[in-house]
Amino acid sequence: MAVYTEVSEDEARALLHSLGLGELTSLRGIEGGIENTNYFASTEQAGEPRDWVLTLFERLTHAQLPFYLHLMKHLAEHGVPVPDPQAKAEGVRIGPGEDDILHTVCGKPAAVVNRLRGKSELAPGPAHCAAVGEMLARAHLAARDYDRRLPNLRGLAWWNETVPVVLPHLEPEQAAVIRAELAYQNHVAASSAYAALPRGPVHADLFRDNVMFEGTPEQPVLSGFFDWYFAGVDTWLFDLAVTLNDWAIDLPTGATDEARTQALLNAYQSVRPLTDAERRLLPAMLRAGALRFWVSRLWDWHLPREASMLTPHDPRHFERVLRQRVAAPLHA
Ligand SMILES: Nc1ncnc2c1ncn2[C@@H]1O[C@H](COP(=O)(O)OP(=O)(O)OP(=O)(O)O)[C@@H](O)[C@H]1O
Ligand SMILES: N[C@@H](CCO)C(=O)O
Repeated sequence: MAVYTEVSEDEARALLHSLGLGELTSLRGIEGGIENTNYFASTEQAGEPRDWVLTLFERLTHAQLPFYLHLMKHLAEHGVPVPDPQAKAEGVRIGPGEDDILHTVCGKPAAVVNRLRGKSELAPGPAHCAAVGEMLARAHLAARDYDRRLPNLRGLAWWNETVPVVLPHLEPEQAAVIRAELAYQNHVAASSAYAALPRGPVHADLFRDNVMFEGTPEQPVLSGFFDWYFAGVDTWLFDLAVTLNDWAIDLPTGATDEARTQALLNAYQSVRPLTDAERRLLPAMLRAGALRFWVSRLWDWHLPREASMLTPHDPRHFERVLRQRVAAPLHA
């Protein structure tokens, strides 16, 4: 369930009106998702039916949200299919902590975005991976001139802080693996090859459940990337590695799927070829991407947030992925 805060039809109607999105025709809480309160809302605008998603942010604050929402707006304006946060109509008062696309509903920060069409593909084939790779490269290029800055809050500094917190919950052999990997990643991050990697705003959590497709299984059409709330400035290669680690992995074993890997990498490179430094560091960043989610899943598993309704994901999956990435490095 993902309606933590009940929004009445009157409140939703007033908000959609203030955004110039027409008359509310239906409002329905969304069951999926674990972080925020989400509703599907439909309106009639100039005689046409329109579909929206209303999100009330349960954890992120008014101060934190502008980076994410304006990044989505920037990408949407540059033709990348992402949910486009809707702005207040002219003359509507901007309340405390708000801006034109960040609103307040029931005392919580809120946004309204267009509803993406289609559905997630949880068992992707090479064609899905190619569509994701191409769009990821387009998103990286389109975000180059985005001017707000926020580091990846789940980057190296956070791993260094969090690994010691989860260590007491690991078996000695696992603790040795995670310690060695953290030392390796600190070493990589200090290298000149790493400093040469191109970087910019990245999604940093582009898993199968954050992409929508229309079309057929043979000819999927990517309709959008969503859930940008782990975005931040990091290397493009790290984002590509996180994406490969979910889309091109055999979930039961954590092993690399060759066909999906090649499809994703080739499509990415058809838009933005990797630099020499990126080709060299791909194996290291695939390990970094696996470490990032092993650590966050261990943290969620062993130290659940108070009153959290979050169902923790299995940390052992990313432990397996990391071990595979170390044992069988993938070269571009
Ligand atoms: N713009 C959108 N268009 C269509 N569907 C959406 C959109 N945003 C969210 N959804 C639907 O709502 C569901 C929940 O959204 P989301 O995954 O962002 O939840 P959350 O609680 O905000 O985050 P988390 O993924 O961390 O649980 C998604 O699985 C998707 O089905
Ligand atoms: N994609 C993350 C969850 C946070 O969005 C994971 O699978 O651990």
